[in-house]
Parts: sequence; structure tokens; C-alpha cells
Amino acid sequence: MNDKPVLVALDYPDAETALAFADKLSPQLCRVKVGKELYTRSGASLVESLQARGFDVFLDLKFHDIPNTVAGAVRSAAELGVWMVNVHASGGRRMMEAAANALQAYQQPPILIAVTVLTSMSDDDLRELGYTESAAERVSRLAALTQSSGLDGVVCSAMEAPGLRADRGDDFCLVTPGIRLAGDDAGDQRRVLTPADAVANGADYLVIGRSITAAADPIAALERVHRELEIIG
Ligand SMILES: O=C(O)c1cc(=O)[nH]c(=O)n1[C@@H]1O[C@H](COP(=O)(O)O)[C@@H](O)[C@H]1O
Repeated sequence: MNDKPVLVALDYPDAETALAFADKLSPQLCRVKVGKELYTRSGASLVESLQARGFDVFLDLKFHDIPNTVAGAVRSAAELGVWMVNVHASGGRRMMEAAANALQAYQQPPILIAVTVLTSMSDDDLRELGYTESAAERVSRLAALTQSSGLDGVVCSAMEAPGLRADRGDDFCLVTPGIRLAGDDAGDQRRVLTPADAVANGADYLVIGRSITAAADPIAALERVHRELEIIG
């Protein structure tokens, strides 16, 4: 397991609330994720405020567009100095290759990963969209495509991590949302595991939002995650 496996999802409506929460966290203990809700309102300046506090930032905007547009978006993320950035694997090989190529100009580029199948999707949801593969099969296909397109890893559920680790090797980065502390409500997530099970399955990084941010005592919840990981670590 790497030194800081927890990526706390700052799914807050504005910079003030997000920074007030971040100020309770330590950049020595976790990294933070800025997603669509917060970025749409507060943008690059919020990312810079988090970086000024010492946090590595995962910019989770899940780019999915034509290759030229995604290459430009990923370049903007690199200029912002983020630690990790993501695209949708379903944008296809040419889109992912354009994104990977765009980062070649940077000495310290962000880690570039691709979302396979959202952790909120079940096999039934995929069937309704016309896919005949299960979520696990589709994740496996998209992870192979992601790797051969030159990216560093994928976003997947920790349920798929054992197969991906075996097929894609130790250096392929597995980032797993859909994490819940035992007893917490899954909410809209469908492919869910606990922190300890996710790491035991081979996940490199755990994206955790509501199990920490919606807890009565968020810092105690983060400490509970760390204790859980040390038990198996
Ligand atoms: O790319 C992501 O981070 C992501 C991919 C995915 O498949 N599922 C998923 O939940 N996420 C993000 O991970 C976070 C999960 O939040 P919680 O369900 O509150 O822990 C949210 O910010 C999602 O946007």
C-alpha cells in the first residue's frame, strides 16, 4: 500500500465550505479530490488554494469529448499542477491517446487515469443502455484499452480490482470510489466495498466522500479508515 491511499472527495457547493473542511485535514495524511460540483462554482482558484495548503489535488472532471478538446483540457490540468486527472475510457482509444500525448511535454505530469464503468452503475443499468457485458466484463475491456492507450491506470470499483491487478500488472494504478465504512448507507453507489476490503483486493487509492464528509465527526471517520487500513497494511 502506498503512503497516502485516501483521497477525500470534497463534494461541497462552494470554496468557503470546502476550505473550512480541508483545514481540518492534514496534507500529510490524505489527498483531496475536486469534482464537478466544487470546480464548476469555484474553479482553478480553489485548486490553487488547496495546493497552497500543501494538498495534492485529484481533479475529477471526467473529460469525455473529441480528442482535440480532451487533449487541451488535460493540458490545462497539467498547467494547474494537479496531481491526478481523469477522462472517460468510453471516449475511446484516439481520445485517450491524445490525452496521454498532451502530457508528454511536462516533466512532472499529472497521473492520467480513465473512468471505466461508474461505481453507481449495476449490471441492470448497463443492460438498459444496451450493453450485453456485465460491469466486471466491461471494466476489464476498458482497462485493457486504457493501458494500451498509454494511460497510468483506471477508476473502477474495488470489486474489479483483483482481476485488473492480475491482468494489468502491479504498475497499473487502480483508483476505487464506491467505498463505505461498514454500516454506512450506500446511497446512489452500487458497486461498494469497505476500505480494508478494497486495499485487500489490490486498490492503490480509495476515493472516499460521504463516509467521511457526511459523518457526525468527519475526522474520526478518517481516523477509522486509517485504523482499518493499518490492520491489514
Ligand atoms: O472518478 C471518480 O472519482 C468517481 C468515479 C466513479 O466511478 N464513481 C464515483 O463515485 N466517483 C466519485 O467518487 C466520489 C464518491 O463519493 P461518495 O459516494 O460520497 O464516497 C464522488 O465524488 C464521485 O464523483
